[in-house]
Amino acid sequence: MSGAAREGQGGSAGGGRRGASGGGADRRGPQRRKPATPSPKPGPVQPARRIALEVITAVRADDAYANLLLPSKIAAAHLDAADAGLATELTYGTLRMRGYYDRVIELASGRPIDEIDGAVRDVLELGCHQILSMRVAQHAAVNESVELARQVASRSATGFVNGVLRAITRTPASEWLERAMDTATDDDDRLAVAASHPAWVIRAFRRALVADGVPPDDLPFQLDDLLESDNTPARLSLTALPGLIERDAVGHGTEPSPLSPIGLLAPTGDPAGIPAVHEGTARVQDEGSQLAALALTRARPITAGERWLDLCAGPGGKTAVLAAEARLGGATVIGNEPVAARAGLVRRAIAAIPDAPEVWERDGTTIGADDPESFDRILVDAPCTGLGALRRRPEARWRKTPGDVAALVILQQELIDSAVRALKPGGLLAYVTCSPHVAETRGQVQGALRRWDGVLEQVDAQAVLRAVTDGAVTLGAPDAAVQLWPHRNNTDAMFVALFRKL
Ligand SMILES: C[S@@+](CC[C@H](N)C(=O)[O-])C[C@H]1O[C@@H](n2cnc3c(N)ncnc32)[C@H](O)[C@@H]1O
Repeated sequence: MSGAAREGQGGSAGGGRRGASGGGADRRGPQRRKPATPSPKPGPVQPARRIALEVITAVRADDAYANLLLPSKIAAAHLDAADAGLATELTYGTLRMRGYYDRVIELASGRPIDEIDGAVRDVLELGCHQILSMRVAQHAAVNESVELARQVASRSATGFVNGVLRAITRTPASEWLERAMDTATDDDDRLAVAASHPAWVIRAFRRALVADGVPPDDLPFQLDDLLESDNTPARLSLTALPGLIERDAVGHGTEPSPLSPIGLLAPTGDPAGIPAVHEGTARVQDEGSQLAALALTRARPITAGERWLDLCAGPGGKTAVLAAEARLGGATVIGNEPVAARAGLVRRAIAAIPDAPEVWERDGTTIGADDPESFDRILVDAPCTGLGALRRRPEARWRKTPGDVAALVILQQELIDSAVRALKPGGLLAYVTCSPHVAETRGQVQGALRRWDGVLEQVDAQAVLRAVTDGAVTLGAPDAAVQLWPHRNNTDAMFVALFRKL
């Protein structure tokens, strides 16, 4: 059993199955009001809880990214390491499990979740996380939630929050899980409740595991392991940029990655405290992303004077690896990112590299027509659903919809076609996604080979990554493309396909 079942350890005994309406909550509850970003006034609430609520609300109301907003709020509030850790667990844990918590809130309040005011819902989800999944004293979880409700919502909301959360404390966490699963409409929905993933994502993962050669008898176990991995915080991994710093010079408790030849595993904590990270010679980066970049740079020896293009570069993690590798081999790189703010992040990511690459801010879909046959290697790290990086971006699972996939697939096709045009004959193309969704991965490979029949041939990316990792990488069924998995490789679910232009 994944997610809530394993995390659940709170919950007081007794109380039975009483909802908040039977336990003293304001029966009418707060009225739904126009979405806005409420800003809690300072009050007797632990700063970690206040910051967590601010981030959760910004993610819901303003589409903020927790992984970008939380560190800046922690830094601005000067939280010490313990409080920073608490704020992170509160924020990420709540965002990850909110699908499950919403079912519990509906049961405890007797009210459809969509009828609860957004700000109140944020407070309730944060309270649920403390009660159902953390070893937080229940009175502290309830009292501070009520105080937060007083700060961000109406007066009636405090009674409602108090009633709902007290009702939740009266039933053990394991029983809430059973009750929530009883509301499920089918097997996928039961899994969706237990693992707090949308059912369509679970179906997409199942199809991707099948496409990766997982046999039917192993499929339920692998799927369960994958969902559990998604709900487990990722290890902190770093890249030591080749030619800029040796791995063993990074220090500060880091250890070489068993997978990536340029990777390190670091102790949890603020990576900015590591001097090499501060200087930009080492960077926080998933080992799967490191391997995706190395698949292109190490697929064959570099010839001095080669020109490389990183077509979708923002925020620049892979551009930095390409640029460091290119520098060692005498090649040059251009990073391209059409979103100005993200292009700024690319420039920052490569600032420590001598003769840093040029950064373009162009639409990648037209570069092939404007600059045909201009590059020896091109990386298309395409915009995608990001369903392979849910460990690091817990809210992404609730933000994307099946409708997003169709639009992304068209953009990905256009970017691949543009890259093929921009590639010199004999040049190499790497197509990469941080999603295992088959339409974004193997579907794109088949489409590209069909559209560019006689122009593109696939290169064996599995063989390339076996060589890069010295045989350490575990791969699925034999195929030219590589699908990495959190539960198998301890990386994001990166997909890598390599092509050569004939
Ligand atoms: C998956 S991210 C790339 C991650 C990056 N390679 C890294 O490792 O840090 C995809 C990027 O493609 C950019 N993008 C979106 N539309 C694009 C287009 N038409 N042309 C080029 N890039 C695009 C997005 O803004 C986003 O920054």
